Order: sequence, then structure tokens, then C-alpha cells
Amino acid sequence: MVLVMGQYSTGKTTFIKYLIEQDFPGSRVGPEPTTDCFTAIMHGETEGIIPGNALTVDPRMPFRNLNPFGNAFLNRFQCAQLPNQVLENISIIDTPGILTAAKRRLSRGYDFPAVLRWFAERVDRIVLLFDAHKLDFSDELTRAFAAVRGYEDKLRVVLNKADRVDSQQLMRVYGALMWSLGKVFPTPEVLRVYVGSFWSEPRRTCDHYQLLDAEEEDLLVDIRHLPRNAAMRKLNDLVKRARLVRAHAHIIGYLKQEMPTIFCKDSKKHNLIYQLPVIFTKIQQQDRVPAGDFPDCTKMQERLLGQDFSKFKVFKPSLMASLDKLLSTDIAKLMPLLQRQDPQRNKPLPGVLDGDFLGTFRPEHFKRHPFKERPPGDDDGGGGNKDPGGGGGGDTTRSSTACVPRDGKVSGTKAKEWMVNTNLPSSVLAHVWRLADVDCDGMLDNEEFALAMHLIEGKLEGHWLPRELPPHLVPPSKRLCESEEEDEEV
Ligand SMILES: Nc1ncnc2c1ncn2[C@@H]1O[C@H](COP(=O)(O)OP(=O)(O)OP(=O)(O)O)[C@@H](O)[C@H]1O
Ligand SMILES: [Ca+2]
Repeated sequence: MVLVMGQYSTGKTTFIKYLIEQDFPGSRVGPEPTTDCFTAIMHGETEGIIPGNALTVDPRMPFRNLNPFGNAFLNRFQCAQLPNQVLENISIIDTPGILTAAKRRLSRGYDFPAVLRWFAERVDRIVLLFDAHKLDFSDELTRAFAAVRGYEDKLRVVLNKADRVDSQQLMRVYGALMWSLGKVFPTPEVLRVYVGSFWSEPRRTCDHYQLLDAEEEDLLVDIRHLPRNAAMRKLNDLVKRARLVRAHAHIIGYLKQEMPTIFCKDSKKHNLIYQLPVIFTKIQQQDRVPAGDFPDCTKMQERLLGQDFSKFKVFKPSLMASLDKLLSTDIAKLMPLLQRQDPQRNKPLPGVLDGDFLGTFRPEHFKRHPFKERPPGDDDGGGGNKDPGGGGGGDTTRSSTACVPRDGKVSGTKAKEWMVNTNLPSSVLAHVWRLADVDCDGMLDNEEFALAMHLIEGKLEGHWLPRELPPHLVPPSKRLCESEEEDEEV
């Protein structure tokens, strides 16, 4: 699950559409604050919207304990379901834009940062968007940062719309962003900032065009690996939680044991709260609980104030023994099982997230040699002309003959040179290429070329590309050998 957050109009909804390569129910995009709902975009057989209240009672959905945020929130929470291959592997949470004080006329009616934190805790990735064109740090933004603090390892920062500014401005904005992030996050050096323009529209030409391309791919690679690492991440979270439980159990057990049975309960309670830092140290030494497992002391003190200590449960060594066993042996047994599952998870993701595809379409491959194929042996595949354009599935045997020039065909290199002039992002062009090179020979014949033109024109007119080539678009000469191709695939 990926959480997408940021100031209003930074392009969150547009970013999501770019990832899933299609529109989703209930989405609106615009220059003013548009999204006012938390929307979980998930896979479903049919397209539709499930409202928040229904979501929290559905046992198949991971949203059941959002209930405490109340109706004000649940009325602003929904799930957009649609059949989409990307969503089979990844769910995405679109969030309402964070507003500047001037834009916020009404309060939201629910604890926005707390909801963000609820999601931040549970997702695999948090994508935080900024607008390079209009960078600013509002107070609600700073408060939202507090919500994701502690989850910096999941955080990826995106400096979006970077093609709208020139290189000099971009450097300034980047510097300002790092500076501001440094003030909010204690460890800004671990935050990765991706500079790009994450939408499927043509980019503006700018002198950092290649940088944007490389950065875009880096972020896509990161997201692409999420499903593979998700199980491991969950296990990691489980361990984290188990350790926290252990520390809490020791603390609560200690407090309970110190409480008098009859008199002066209240003063003893306050005394214990005051002593909490000392108690923490004591438990660390006595029970060998690492200091890093303890909760924040000040916060814990605040929380304890509202509790009745005499209602705390007595520390049970047998339960602690089970917890220790979980941490020391049970989890270790799970590891190999997760690794065994891996091959299945390695199956490539479709579309924009399909790595093989984008890899074959990196512009430097052909910008440097505009009129010839890459010389034999200069690629990592070794041995001969590796097809620069096609295959799509990384099938080297099929592509070994790809670059032999044949009459009436445009080579992949040349076609790409022409396609890149449209300024569409590489991921979109790679998609066009996959659809247009019907016979996967790394070249375009007349019909395939016309098909590529048609797809690009449609894209420029604002239509989404089809995921698979619909039968009526398959060039006539390719229709006959369809069954043959299927055999080949098998
Ligand atoms: N990469 C981009 N380059 C240029 N403009 C963009 C880009 N991405 C989005 N936009 C434009 O920015 C505006 C805001 O986009 P969008 O509605 O997706 O943002 P949002 O963050 O979801 O906003 P909100 O918080 O209001 O829901 C739209 O007009 C959109 O067309
Ligand atoms: Ca939006």
C-alpha cells in the first residue's frame, strides 16, 4: 500500500493516475484544492465506489479500525475499486491536499494528522509531493510531518513539476526543500528526493530533461519492488511491535507492582510518573530491555496521567516467555518461508511499473548514437546487438536478430528518436512501443509505425493508452499469425 500526500495541487491525484495509467472513479484534478476525501484506490472486478462507513465493517478490507475517527472522517473516506493490473499488486491512498491557513476556511471536523499517521503506520511507502513551481511550507504541512515522523524509512519525497522551472530555479528550490525538510526531520540525509514531473502528459523541454527521466525511473523502480518486499516489511513491523509490547509490559508491570493496595494511591501514581525516566533505566538494566525499544518518555508520562494504575494487570512471566520465544525462534522460522515465496512475487508489474520496458527505452541509448544501433558488445548482455527497443519481456533469444536492417522497417533506434520528440515521458513511450511493435522484432514496419502514430496522437489528445492492444487495432498483416505468437509466448 502506498500513501500519497502533500500540499494541495502538487499533483497527487495526477501522480496516481500516471501510476495506474487510467482514471479512477471519483477522481478530480484541478488547480484549486480538489480532493477532499481519503480515497483508497484498490483492485476490484467491477468499477465503483464504496463509502467509508461500509469500508470499516467489511472484514475483507484493512480499514476496520478506522472507526474511532468518527463520522466526520468516515464521510470523507471512500474506496475506488476498478479492474487494473497495477492495482492487483499495489493499493494507493489518495489524500486531501494539505492547505495553507489562507485556503482553509473550515476545519476538517476530524483529526487530519492522526488519520495520516494511522495510514503512515500501515503503508509500505509514503510518497510526499512538493511542487517545484510553487514550493511552500504551511503550518498544516508541518503538522502533517509530525504525523509521519518515525516512519522516515518509508518516506520518499518528490519534487514534482520540475520541468516547469529552469535549472537554476530547480537548484534553488531543491536547496530550499532540503533545508526545510532538515528542520522537520531529524535525519534529512536519509530522505531521498526525486526530482521529476510525474504525469503522462508531454514534458516541457528543459535542460534537465534527462535528469527527470533518470529520477522518474528511480522512483518507479522503488515502487516496483514494494510487492516483493511487502511480506518482509510486515514481518519487520511485527518484530518492532513485539519489542514495543515487551517494553510496555515491563513498564506497566513495574508500575502495578509499586502501587500501594489501599492508601495514597494518587500521590504514589504521580510520584511514579515523575520517576518514569529512572524507572526506564532500571528496567533496561534489570530485564535487559534495549533502550531503543522504549516508548517516548514524555509522551508516556502524559498518557499515564489519565490512567488508573490499580487497574493495571500484574506482570505474567509465562506470557513474557511466549513473547520471547516469538522473537527468538518463531520469527526466525518464518524467514525462509518468505524467501521461498519470492519467485512468485518477482513477476513483473505491468505498464509504467514494468521495468524491462522502461529500461529498453532510456534516451541515452539512442541520443548518443542517433543513426546507428549500439555497437556489438557495448551492452551488458554481451555478444551482439541487443535489441534496444523491443521484446518487452527481456527475451534475449528473440531479440538477437532484431537489429538486422530489413526493407521497409524503421529500426527501434530511429523510431524512438522520432517518438521522443513528442516530449511524452519515457514510460508512456515505452508503453506505446510495446503496443505498436506487435511482432516484437524491435522494429516498426509500415503498419506498426502507423499504429504507433495513432496511439501517440490519441495520447496527445488526452486519451489513455489501452493496456493491451484491442483486436481492432492489430494491423491486418499481424492478425493471421496470432496463434503462432501465442505458441511462442508459451
Ligand atoms: N507533472 C505535472 N506538471 C504540470 N502540471 C501538473 C503535473 N501534475 C499535475 N499537474 C496539474 O496540477 C494541478 C493539480 O493537480 P492534482 O489535482 O492532481 O493535484 P492534487 O495534489 O491531487 O490536488 P488536491 O490536493 O487539490 O487534490 C492540475 O491542474 C494538474 O493538471
Ligand atoms: Ca487530488
